[in-house]
Amino acid sequence: MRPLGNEGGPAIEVKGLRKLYGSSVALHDVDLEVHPGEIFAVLGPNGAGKTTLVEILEGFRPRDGGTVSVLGTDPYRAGEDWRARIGVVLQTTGEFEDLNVGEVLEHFAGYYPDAQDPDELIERVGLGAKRKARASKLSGGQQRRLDVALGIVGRPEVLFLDEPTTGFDPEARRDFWQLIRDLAAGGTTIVLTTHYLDEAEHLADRVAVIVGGRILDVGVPQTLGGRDTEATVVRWSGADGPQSAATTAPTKFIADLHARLGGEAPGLTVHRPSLEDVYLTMIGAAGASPEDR
Ligand SMILES: Nc1ncnc2c1ncn2[C@@H]1O[C@H](COP(=O)(O)OP(=O)(O)OP(=O)(O)O)[C@@H](O)[C@H]1O
Repeated sequence: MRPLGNEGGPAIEVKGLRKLYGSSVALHDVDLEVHPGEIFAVLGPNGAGKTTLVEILEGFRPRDGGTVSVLGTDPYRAGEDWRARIGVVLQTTGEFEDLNVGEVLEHFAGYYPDAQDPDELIERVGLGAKRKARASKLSGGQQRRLDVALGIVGRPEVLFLDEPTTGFDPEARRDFWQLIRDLAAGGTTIVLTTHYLDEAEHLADRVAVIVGGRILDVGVPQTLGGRDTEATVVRWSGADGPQSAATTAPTKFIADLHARLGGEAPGLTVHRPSLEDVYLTMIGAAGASPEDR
């Protein structure tokens, strides 16, 4: 890895970030830090401000207040050297005219001082069989893989991914998650937006939930929104039909149940709140409308 421009400090630091579109406030005094090598997911309903936030971090949109530093530099005033250290995978796929997959990657590799080998990268993103295929003729999921390859061809120190696995089949998603974990293990800082709660849960070291332009909570997926202290629901079939109980001490509850029943509880299930459960509770409490979730 090349040295970080912000040696020893956070890869990304945002303080009091404010963004207006006309008179409407899209981001209200947002504060956050992302550490080098961290996988950081931004979750939120439609229109929450995720893309606005990420595009400000990428240097594509100006802000109306606050400070933003990515690799020690203000993205909106950054030059080409900084941009070569950043990778971006947008929601929309680029236009590649008549070029095939290999040619597209070779072309983009030429923009970077220390690009990855295009052939190796094609294998890495699972497009080996499509090297000679026209980029414009790829399936939706295959185009997304090409987008990811283009985002990482320059060996970015910070990689931004906007809903990266939309259109992926389940196996492709698992492969992609592994690729992202490998990049993070190699020191790349990853910021991704996603609507898939399982993706955030499997992949992210930390998650920020944003609603109406405000950060509601930031934390590890296992404890976000007090998830680790919320009640667990135990269900079983009793003599009088289905039974359920909410408990913060499920192990003791089940031991007591076993003693009380004198054996196995038929149909026993134990449900801890999932990331999706706490997320929906959080954004519901924040007033997001159901169709936006
Ligand atoms: N260029 C723009 N001009 C005016 N308003 C905008 C513009 N871009 C976004 N907005 C508004 O800002 C708010 C945040 O939009 P943003 O695209 O950042 O949300 P998002 O969380 O990325 O949503 P989604 O999940 O739907 O992609 C929305 O109310 C949106 O209508």
